Parts: sequence; C-alpha cells; structure tokens
Amino acid sequence: MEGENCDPARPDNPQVFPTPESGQRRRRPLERSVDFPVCAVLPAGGTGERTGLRTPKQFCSVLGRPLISYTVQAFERVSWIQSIAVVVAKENMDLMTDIIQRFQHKKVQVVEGGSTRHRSICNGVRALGEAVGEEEQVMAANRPKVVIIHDAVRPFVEEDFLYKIAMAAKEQGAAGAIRPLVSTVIATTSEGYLDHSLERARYRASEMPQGFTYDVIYQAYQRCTDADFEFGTECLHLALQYCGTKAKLIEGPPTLWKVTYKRDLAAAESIIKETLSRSACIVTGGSAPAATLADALQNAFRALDMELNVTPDLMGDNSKYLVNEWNFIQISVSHPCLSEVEAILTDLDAANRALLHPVVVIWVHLSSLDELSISRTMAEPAAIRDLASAAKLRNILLYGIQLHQSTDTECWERSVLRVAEIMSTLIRDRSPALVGQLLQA
Ligand SMILES: Nc1ccn([C@@H]2O[C@H](COP(=O)(O)OP(=O)(O)OP(=O)(O)O)[C@@H](O)[C@H]2O)c(=O)n1
Ligand SMILES: O=C(CO)[C@H](O)[C@H](O)COP(=O)(O)O
Repeated sequence: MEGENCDPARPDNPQVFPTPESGQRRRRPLERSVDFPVCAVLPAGGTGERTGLRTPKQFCSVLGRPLISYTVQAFERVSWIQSIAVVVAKENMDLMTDIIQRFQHKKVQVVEGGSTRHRSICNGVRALGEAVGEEEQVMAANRPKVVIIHDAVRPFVEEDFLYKIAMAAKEQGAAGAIRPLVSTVIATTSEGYLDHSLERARYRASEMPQGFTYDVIYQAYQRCTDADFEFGTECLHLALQYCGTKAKLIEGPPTLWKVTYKRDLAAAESIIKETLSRSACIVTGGSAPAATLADALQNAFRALDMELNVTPDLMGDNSKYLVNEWNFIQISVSHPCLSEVEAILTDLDAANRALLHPVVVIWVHLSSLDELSISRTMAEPAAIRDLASAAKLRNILLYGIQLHQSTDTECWERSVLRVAEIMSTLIRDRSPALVGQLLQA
C-alpha cells in the first residue's frame, strides 16, 4: 500500500521531533530512578572540519547559546546521571569553563582532549575514575558503575533513551544506539570501481549514545593499540575485541543525529525553535474584555497546533508558568500602559527564565474604536521599542500588537484569526528584526 513501510530496515518518516497529535496534551517524560552510579563522557575535542567554519561546531552559537550547552543540559536534567566529563581541546578549556559558568551548568568537569576521538574519550573515562581521592581504593570505590558516552554534537538525546542504554549496559557490559541505513554501503576498488555492495537490510548505522560498565570501557582502552586510537571510530568494537563484550544494540529515535555539516547547525536551530514554540500563556490582568479575547484566541491557537493557557496573573499557583517553557501574551485593555508587561519582564528575570532559552513576550493593546480620541488610546511605539531593547539584552524578545476592537462580528472574528496567526509567527520565528515593533492587526 502506498506510504506504508513494509521493510523494517528502512527508516520511517524522518521527522526529527515527534510532535503530539493536534489537541493532545504534551507527554511528560517518566521520572526514572536508577540504583547504580552513572556518569557521562561527552567528547567535544574535535575541530569540526566538515562544517567549513572556523569555530568548532560544538561551540557554534544556536539561538545565543553554544551547541554544547544544549547537550550538557540534556544530560544535566537527568537526575540519575551523577556527573559529566566534557572533553575539549587544551586551547578550549577556558572557553568551556566560561560556558559552564555563564549557563550555570552544575554537574560538569572539563577534561583535556586528545588528538583523536578515541583519545579524547579515553581521557574522559580515566578522569571519571579519578574524580575523587588519590588512593587506589578510594578511586575504585568512587568509580561509576556505568559510563554513557555521547558525542557533544548530538544535542537532542532524551532521558528515556539514556535510561534504556544505561540499563542494557549494566546488564550486558555494553550497549549502543543504532538506526536503519538510509543509503546502501558499498566497497570501492582503489581505481574507483565497485568492488562489492552490502545487503542493506543486514546492516545498521551505529549512533550515540553508547553505554559501558566502567570496567569494560576502561579495560578496552588499556588494551587497545595505537592504531585503534588513531583510526578507530567505534567504542563498541573495542569492547568486543579487547574484553569479549558483545554490545546490546537498541534502535534509537531519529533525534540522535549528529551535527556534522554547516547546514546541520541551521537544522538544529529550527528544531530548537520548534520545541520552544509549542506553548504560550495569556495573561489577562483579570479584565473581562481581555478574557473574552483570550477565549477566542485559544480556539484559533488550537487550529495552529499550539497550546494556549489563560491566567489572570502570574502570582501564587500561576507562577508555575514562569518555570517551564512558556511564552507570554499580555493583553492590556484601553489605556496603552506598559506597566503590566514590565511586571512580566521583572518576574521572568527573577525566575532566571531566559538563561538557557530566549522567551517571547507579546504585548497586545486592545483598543476600542468607540473611544472619543483614538490617538489618545494608541500605544506609544517609542516606549515599547525602548523596553524591548533593554529586554533583548536579557534574552527576552518583546513584540507589540495593536488590536482595534470592532462591533461588527464578522470583522472582529477575522481580526482575532489574524492576530493569532501573527502571534504564532512571532513565537515560532523569533525574528530579531521585529523586536520592539508595534504591529497593527
Ligand atoms: N580529537 C577529537 C575529535 C573529535 N572529538 C569529538 O567527537 C565527536 C564526534 O566527532 P566528529 O563529528 O567527527 O567531530 P569533529 O572531529 O570535530 O568533526 P570533523 O570530522 O568534521 O572534523 C565530536 O563531538 C567531536 O568534538 C573529540 O572529542 N576529540
Ligand atoms: O557514530 C559514532 C560511533 O559509532 C561516532 O559518532 C562516529 O564514529 C564518529 O566518527 P567520526 O569522528 O569519523 O565522525
């Protein structure tokens, strides 16, 4: 049947982030607990030659934050991962230390890298074993049971999959992520002709993360040769060859893909934008016309596959919106006063909400055409521009929309749909050029 995938070795729809069905509530990840010590090594000591950029890809900025910080965050939010060794080239150790301080990463130690990926990983594994104490016995007692190795340039790994890898590594000694091949692998002759081709259905791409018991990966690196260190690309292979440990292979999601080329950085940015744009919270200030507009917008947003919650304020229980990944829409009625939106900016600062991701705040001024002087009720563009410039320095993107109320039902419904579309575009695109602009709906 058309569109049906009958071959289990063929990757399905390559969508990078599985999005929930329209109208479904977002799935919260399960809280996992693991009763053995797990640490991680993130090799980040490469130069990223294939991007063609001067800056190694792990330090390239994505929405104002180095790519590596996203990967560190993905591991840091997993409560059962105790510590993370980030391995970087000697000349980037200060840069990495700055990143840790700036983005307030907590579980990270910076380790000096080597000239190849295997040498870097080996340094990370050793550093984890030596993290506490100098004496042999103390060191052994503090070694993690399982080490997860994950390329620093694969930022979208999720807790559920890390859990599967950690559990399988504890049981089997080694475990790794695999994906179906998208192309057939062929061997070439030295003259550039086809030598032979592999039966695609029998092979898989080896991805990351991989997990090992500490003893297996430590011994594998102790025993492997200089040629392995120089030319090898597969840790699972070292575990098999030097420790006789057969890795359990687990099919992972497409999100495990590795940033390799320049275009992958743009793809990573668009995926991050997409995840940051799924939900917004409307603050009505308790006014009845604002609440009516919020209800109408809620319906319009459902059709745009975005979750929109309505709250009168951000106090007490409603402060929960400040700690998750919500964007904000403040509706002010009649008087174009920015004090309510200023209060949201202050709350966001106090909650340190914009540390890791930019937050979008949209100020909507709902003005009535029946009022005597329209000009008196128009928002002052300069005021919002100044406020937005200051907010931008704190990673908050403030936009303004002027919406004129209408007594004509049809005209009003059209305006609401238009304003919902403008809002969803502002939230999804995060255009710096439109920051501080007062758009007319
Ligand atoms: N000496 C090295 C080389 C690579 N890596 C890391 O291994 C991961 C996967 O390697 P790859 O994608 O090949 O990165 P680069 O070697 O930086 O890229 P390129 O091959 O294009 O130069 C990256 O996080 C990279 O920083 C490392 O820690 N130490
Ligand atoms: O997928 C992997 C391990 O199986 C690694 O990411 C891969 O081997 C890295 O290789 P390279 O540095 O040549 O890109």
